[in-house]
Amino acid sequence: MITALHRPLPRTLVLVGLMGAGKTAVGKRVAARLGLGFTDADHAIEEAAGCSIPDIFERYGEPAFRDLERRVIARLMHEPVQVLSTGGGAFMDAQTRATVAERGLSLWLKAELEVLATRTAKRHNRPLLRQGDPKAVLAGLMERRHPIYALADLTVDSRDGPVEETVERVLAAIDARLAAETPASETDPGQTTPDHPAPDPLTAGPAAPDPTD
Ligand SMILES: Nc1ncnc2c1ncn2[C@@H]1O[C@H](COP(=O)(O)OP(=O)(O)O)[C@@H](O)[C@H]1O
Ligand SMILES: O=C(O)C1=C[C@@H](OP(=O)(O)O)[C@@H](O)[C@H](O)C1
Ligand SMILES: [Mg+2]
Repeated sequence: MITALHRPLPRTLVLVGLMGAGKTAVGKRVAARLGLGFTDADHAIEEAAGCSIPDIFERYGEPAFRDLERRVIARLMHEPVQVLSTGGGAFMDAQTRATVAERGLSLWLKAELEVLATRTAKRHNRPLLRQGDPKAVLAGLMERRHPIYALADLTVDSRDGPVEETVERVLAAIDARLAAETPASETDPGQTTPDHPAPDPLTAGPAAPDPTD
């Protein structure tokens, strides 16, 4: 069991992957293990919109949801280091990928179709899975999205079995990555600059436009 990382997580951990991969469940537990804050982007989007994800899709349509999703994630990526679980479509947005590449450490939770279908069948809060046979929808998304998820910094299998086992694999993957990354202070002892410079006050903040407008 991983009890401590080689060094503190220097950037926000961003979990990506298909619906049912376990981003929300695993992210929450990884954050607790690391003593970090946790945000589920979908939850933040619901708060910003004042209604549920299915309601956003129904009332305003998917493009409006994606727009809000992009802006909410941009804002969250300017918060202190935390664990951020995204919704399955978030990483498909080029702007979001650029922000995450610049300010975060991305991790693809990868699961097989059967596993995703079984896990997502338990709840009916995912509008995309109501647009046809859920397994066929997931198979189509898998084909389109897997090449993009593969751009993430790290990939971890989310297999059938206890959630804690996936959590352990995630922690091991992060730790191996951090151990391999040479801290800036070791290459340049005089350097005091953090991994990410403070945002330019003229352009940064408030980090993103008000997601409720
Ligand atoms: N080994 C596992 N790893 C991750 N999640 C799992 C695992 N086994 C079961 N689950 C369950 O799968 C369900 C879907 O996970 P969720 O976190 O909502 O996925 P996502 O946010 O990626 O759509 C949750 O109820 C979670 O507890
Ligand atoms: O894959 C997607 O496009 C979506 C995934 C959902 O989140 P989860 O991946 O957490 O289920 C949620 O953001 C929305 O229903 C759309
Ligand atoms: Mg989720």
